[in-house]
Amino acid sequence: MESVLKHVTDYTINASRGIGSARSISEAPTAVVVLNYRLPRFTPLLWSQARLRVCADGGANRLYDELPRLFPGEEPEAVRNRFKPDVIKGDLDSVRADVRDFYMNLGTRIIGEAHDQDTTDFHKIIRYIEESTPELDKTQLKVLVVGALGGRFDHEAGNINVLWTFANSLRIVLLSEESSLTLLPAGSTNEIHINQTFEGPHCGLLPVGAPSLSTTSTGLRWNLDRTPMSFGSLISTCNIVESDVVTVTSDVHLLWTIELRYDMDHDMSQVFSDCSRS
Ligand SMILES: Nc1ncnc2c1ncn2[C@@H]1O[C@H](COP(=O)(O)OP(=O)(O)OP(=O)(O)O)[C@@H](O)[C@H]1O
Ligand SMILES: Cc1ncc(C[n+]2csc(CCO)c2C)c(N)n1
Repeated sequence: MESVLKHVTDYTINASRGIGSARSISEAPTAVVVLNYRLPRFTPLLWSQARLRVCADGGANRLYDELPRLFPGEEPEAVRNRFKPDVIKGDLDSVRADVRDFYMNLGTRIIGEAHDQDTTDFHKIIRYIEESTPELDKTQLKVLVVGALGGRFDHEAGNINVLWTFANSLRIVLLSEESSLTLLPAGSTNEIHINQTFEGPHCGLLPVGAPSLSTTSTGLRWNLDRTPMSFGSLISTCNIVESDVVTVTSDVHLLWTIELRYDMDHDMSQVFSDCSRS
């Protein structure tokens, strides 16, 4: 199961963007952002490998409430002590006082930001990561976002919009237990490395921001060959991955999504132990 984490969301971007060649998640520095929706059971694995761990406001409640349930054999307090966020940030109108105080006592930085009516807490967190990450690290950093999908659709759409807002500066992957979403930048050939044990086969390529006049792919059952795509005509949903490497080239940024398959019978505490050894 450890290898899920090595490969989940492992995609590369043409060196012309300065992102570099293929790296597994175990090599690439990662930041984990916890949002305020149901957390995937692989959250502890992502957490253990991350350099930076941040909760967006009410995301801290999820961490506090849901992580102990993943380790039923352990004292909830012991689990919470082990998963200490570096930062809780946002307008702080959703994090409960007991949760805020608990993490404050552990040494988490709590950063309140004036409630503004135009950007979400998630947007603010990504801006914070962008501003606090040195330029060099930023080209390598992968921002993995849990609790991002499966809840309120306007929140999901806002979360997806953040991929576009920061398209030129950060690689961001939105995750639920069932799906992974990321933006494939326009104008270069994106190589997506897939671990078919844990990802796929179902996937999609969506021209969310603007219609595409020309998209070309390899490695899919239904490939595109300089094909136009737009909502209202063709979009690629329910496609199937047929290779360990998928390539996509398009004139517009595309949303790439692939299903995740999680081993339901796996003992999470074992997963965590395996992971900390890596
Ligand atoms: N149901 C949901 N589905 C998906 N994402 C969510 C959901 N609820 C919250 N989020 C994400 O988690 C972040 C933090 O959630 P929180 O509940 O603190 O925010 P909020 O008060 O609803 O809205 P905002 O973040 O805009 O102030 C949000 O900015 C949003 O990105
Ligand atoms: C056109 C438009 N639509 C909706 C909002 C509302 N809104 C967007 S983000 C946000 C923050 C939530 O905490 C709120 C209230 C807006 N400002 N502009």
